Amino acid sequence: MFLSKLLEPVKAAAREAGATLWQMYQSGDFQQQQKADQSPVTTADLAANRIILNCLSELTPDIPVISEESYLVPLAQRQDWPRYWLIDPMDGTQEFVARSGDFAVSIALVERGWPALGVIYWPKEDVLYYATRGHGAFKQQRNLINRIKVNQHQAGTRLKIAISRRQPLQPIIDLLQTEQAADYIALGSCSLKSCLVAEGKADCYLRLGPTGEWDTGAVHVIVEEAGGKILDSEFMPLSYNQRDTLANPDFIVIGQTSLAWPELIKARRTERQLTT
Ligand SMILES: Nc1ncnc2c1ncn2[C@@H]1O[C@H](COP(=O)(O)O)[C@@H](OP(=O)(O)O)[C@H]1O
Ligand SMILES: [Mg+2]
Repeated sequence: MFLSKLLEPVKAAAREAGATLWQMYQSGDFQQQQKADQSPVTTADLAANRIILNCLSELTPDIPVISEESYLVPLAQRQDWPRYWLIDPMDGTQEFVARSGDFAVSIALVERGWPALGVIYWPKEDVLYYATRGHGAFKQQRNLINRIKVNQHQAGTRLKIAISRRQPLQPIIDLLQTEQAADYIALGSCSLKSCLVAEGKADCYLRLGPTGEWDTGAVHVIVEEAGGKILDSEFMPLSYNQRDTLANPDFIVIGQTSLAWPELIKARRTERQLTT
């Protein structure tokens, strides 16, 4: 009940932030700088951040927020939060700057360590993807709302794999078991690629390299409610708000969970940045 009451105001907040991103994208009226991790941030990310923070503080003044673009409070202070908002005001800043249009607003509510509500807004297509735990995943384009489900992959056919526009393909090919043939769909933004899996247009999304918990929070619940999973490279679930860092390990978004994924994709031991 609590989650369903939050859904419409959160969709409205994502749309409002997305409209500002789209207006700044079209006008070109923004400045860019480099963050400490060498990823870009723009005045559009910061404007969208302010809009979402304002909306959430009116909606739920008692629920704290973790945002990619806000100060991160120390683990000791946040690790016992029963619930918090986890937001990425713009997932795909590089794409925004490179003018591909593949950027999205991402807002999640995490409860007791697990994303329970997720909303993604893609301004270029005026599309919302959203889900609340236990109630299915949906895609909304203007007033048309459809329930989304992952693809049922036919054994022995080519896998459809979503990949980053900005990363080399070879490390992804190297992860596939040698006999597995694949077609690749290049798209910007972690959230939008995960939504491709949720709506059945890709069978999986392989992500190597840096991302943050804010990149997977909202899509975690959308993908799971559509029938898929987000797993690390040892096929274990991702965790939230349990470490000093919010850096994610490499991960895979899978559609049909009954496929023998370890027979298609090699598991890899990674150095999780466990600092606690
Ligand atoms: N050098 C880097 N350091 C940290 N995160 C990075 C990064 N390069 C990409 N990312 C993460 O990957 C996301 C973009 O994914 P993609 O490459 O699929 O478009 C970025 O989202 P942001 O745009 O929100 O920063 C960011 O979280
Ligand atoms: Mg971002």
